[in-house]
Amino acid sequence: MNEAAMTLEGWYALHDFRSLNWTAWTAADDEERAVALEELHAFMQEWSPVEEAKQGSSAVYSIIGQKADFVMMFLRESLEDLNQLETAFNKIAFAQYTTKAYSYVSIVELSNYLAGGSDGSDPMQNPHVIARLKPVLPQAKHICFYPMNKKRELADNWYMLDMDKRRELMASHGLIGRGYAGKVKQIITGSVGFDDWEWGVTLFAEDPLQFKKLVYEMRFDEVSARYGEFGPFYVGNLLTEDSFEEMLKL
Ligand code: VOV
Repeated sequence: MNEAAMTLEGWYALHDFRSLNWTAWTAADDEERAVALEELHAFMQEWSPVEEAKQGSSAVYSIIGQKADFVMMFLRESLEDLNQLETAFNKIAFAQYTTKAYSYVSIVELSNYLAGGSDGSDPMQNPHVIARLKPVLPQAKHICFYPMNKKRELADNWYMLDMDKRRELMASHGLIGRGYAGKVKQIITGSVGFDDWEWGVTLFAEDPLQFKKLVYEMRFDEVSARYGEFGPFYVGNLLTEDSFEEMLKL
């Protein structure tokens, strides 16, 4: 049997995509809309104390195109916490004006491909590792999310490659990624056993064109060119409480 990569896990992740029911929203009267917005604000205001207590991080982005209208991305300590958030949202009045579009359940993951030899120290005591496993979402202007797999076809089976080969391929992947330092921040979440694909890729950038540049450049890299399989892409713009309300204004 081949050697599995060692992985470290951090916060659990829920990407909760919703669409707006504009027919219901425009048909509601001013008071009903005011109550819905008030409850939406109250829901969002619960996020910052969680972040200050270092128990999670949250963000909301509008989604361009017809796949969804917005996504709430939550990082939390447990699946129970994520479930509670999802249910709490469903209970607020604003949720009645939304429909479920897509969701993705995963966990922030780091693999040991490029970690170097173990010096015997516990990586979970390393503040750099912890900062990557429990990241504060950057509130960058744009988000790009897509799920992906590594292929398991006869000729191109990632899981049949030996560790050294996978390490070599991941080194090339990392090198391309490093060229985008300061332009794109990536959060890789593992979802084997949790959702329909093997990883969620969440990218953040101030300039959305950098998503296209990075993903395109990686398409030519062997890990992606030969072994990558990709799901639907979602791209969006940062929403604050104010800009969310602005988006909903009639
Ligand atoms: C923004 C840039 C960027 C950078 C710097 C970067 C670096 C790295 C490093 C160093 C490592 C390995 C160690 C670890 O950290 O886990 C990874 C790991 C991974 N990546 Fe990556 N990646 C980036 C970006 C980046 C993108 C854009 C994609 C999507 C691929 C594409 O073609 O659309 C991706 C995917 C992944 C995945 C699925 C994994 C896990 C693979 C596995 O088999 O376990 N990644 N990645």
